[in-house]
Amino acid sequence: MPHMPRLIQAHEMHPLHDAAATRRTEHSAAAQLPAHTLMQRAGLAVARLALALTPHARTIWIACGPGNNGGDGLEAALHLRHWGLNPVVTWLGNPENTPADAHASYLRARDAGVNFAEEPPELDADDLCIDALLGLGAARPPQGLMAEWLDRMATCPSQRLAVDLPTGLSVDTGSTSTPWHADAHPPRHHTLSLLTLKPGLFTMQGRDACGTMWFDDLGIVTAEEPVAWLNAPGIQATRPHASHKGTWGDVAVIGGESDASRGISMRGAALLAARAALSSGAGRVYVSLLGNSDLWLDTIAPALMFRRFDALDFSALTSVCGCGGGETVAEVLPALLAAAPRLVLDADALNVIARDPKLKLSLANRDTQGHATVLTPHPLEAARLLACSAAEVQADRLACARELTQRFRSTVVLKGSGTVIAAPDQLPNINPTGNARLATAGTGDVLAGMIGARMAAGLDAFSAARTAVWQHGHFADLWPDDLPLTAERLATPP
Ligand SMILES: NC(=O)C1=CN([C@@H]2O[C@H](COP(=O)(O)OP(=O)(O)OC[C@H]3O[C@@H](n4cnc5c(N)ncnc54)[C@H](OP(=O)(O)O)[C@@H]3O)[C@@H](O)[C@H]2O)[C@@H](O)CC1
Ligand SMILES: Nc1ncnc2c1ncn2[C@@H]1O[C@H](COP(=O)(O)OP(=O)(O)O)[C@@H](O)[C@H]1O
Ligand SMILES: [K+]
Repeated sequence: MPHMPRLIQAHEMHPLHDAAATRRTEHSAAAQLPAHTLMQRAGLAVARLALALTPHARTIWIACGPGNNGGDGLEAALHLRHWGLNPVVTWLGNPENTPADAHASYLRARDAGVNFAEEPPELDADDLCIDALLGLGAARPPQGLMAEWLDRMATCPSQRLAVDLPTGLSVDTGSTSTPWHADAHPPRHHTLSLLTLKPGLFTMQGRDACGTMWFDDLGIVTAEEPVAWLNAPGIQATRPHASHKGTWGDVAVIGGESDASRGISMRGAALLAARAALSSGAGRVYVSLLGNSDLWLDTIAPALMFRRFDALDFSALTSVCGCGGGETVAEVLPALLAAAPRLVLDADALNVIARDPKLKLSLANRDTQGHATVLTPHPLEAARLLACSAAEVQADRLACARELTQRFRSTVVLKGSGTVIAAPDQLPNINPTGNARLATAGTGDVLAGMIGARMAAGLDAFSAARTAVWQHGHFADLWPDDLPLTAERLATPP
């Protein structure tokens, strides 16, 4: 039965369970197994991973909390001690007042001669500290000694391994009560999730807090329904030789407002989306610039065709609307919402809809007319659509994406670290690819074009959104360190 925890990679789809489902899994498994089995498996998994991460550690500091998360740490200490390493435990519990499982592990660790210390040891770069302070039972922000130890772990030179979850992180939302110090070199901190993978490990502050993700199901197959899936690349369709540009569909990007009288031009946003649609394999890409633009050629991408909006037959196209849309986008939205069979709405298109109840209704009705829609809000745009604050959106990204999906009967891509992709009657996906190098102007326009190209090629809205978001983040993950990531480079990746 003992095995090594698995490294979680971005190429695999995984079910994600919330804290309540994980607790139910734990209780039903514990009821069928001899007492203390799960914690013994958890402690062994932690110890194996610790040894694999730092085989040359001179000291392994295990900071243990008062509950069962601390029990996992005590159990790990016992194994590390047996294997000849030097675990030093600091424990916030006491033998008289500890849950039964943790108490059993305390006795085993004590009897094995584990070193219990009052003060954390000094650590160097080859060493390891293990955060076994709080897991699913965290009830309030850490204070006092616990907060001091967390701070010490965040700033010491050693690697760090969090047991089950980084202390203070909400596994349902990815919010955290603890200021996580992001490491200069992210692989230096790790999290070993137990029994299930949870959504908050992958979105909001989850990725910064967790570092490299590992998973051990402790030999238990949960019967619980997931609340979401970790997004995966999807299957890349091969292109039949006997295909032509018409096979791959047409995209029209409508946006990029210019207003010479105000000295404003946002043409770049539309060009980025259009170039990205072209690079993503769309058969033909049209650009319809709003306002008084006199641009009729993109010299970087001369294959783009420029058309006035009234010259587009958008009933035959996939429309991507909003990128740099400005206020003028309000003039084209009623027609697009009423008749475009496949529509991606970004940026200003979303802002204009958020202010206009008639457009909101028209958007919500598209589903019943058999029209496919993808909304790609960043958190502030999502907040405008939901009439709340961006902080409220970020406090529960999964719930907000689900809410937008229900209100507007559309596929929703809630952008940011751990992008959430939700669609009516589907479990949402949380995307594991991408990084903060994408936090630069125009990368969202590129994503909108990538989604549009996939819809034009025949993918349903949800699949188009999931695969485009994954690929967009993957480009950023593979980006060479010495090459600045800019939206124009991302739009036409090598
Ligand atoms: N049982 C099993 O078989 C298995 C269990 N597993 C492991 O157990 C973990 C869940 O254990 P758990 O339920 O005991 O919760 P845990 O996260 O240790 O914290 C609760 C304790 O902390 C306290 N406390 C709370 N907040 C605090 C704060 N800010 N500052 C200070 N204290 C605070 C709270 O006391 P309170 O003061 O709130 O009464 C309570 O004493 C799970 O994540 C996994 O690691 C796995 O091994 C699978 C098998
Ligand atoms: N820290 C981050 N980690 C991962 N992805 C990010 C991060 N910051 C931004 N992104 C991604 O970059 C894109 C930015 O889009 P958006 O906010 O619409 O910018 P713009 O309007 O300038 O194009 C989105 O796909 C978003 O998910
Ligand atoms: K922990």
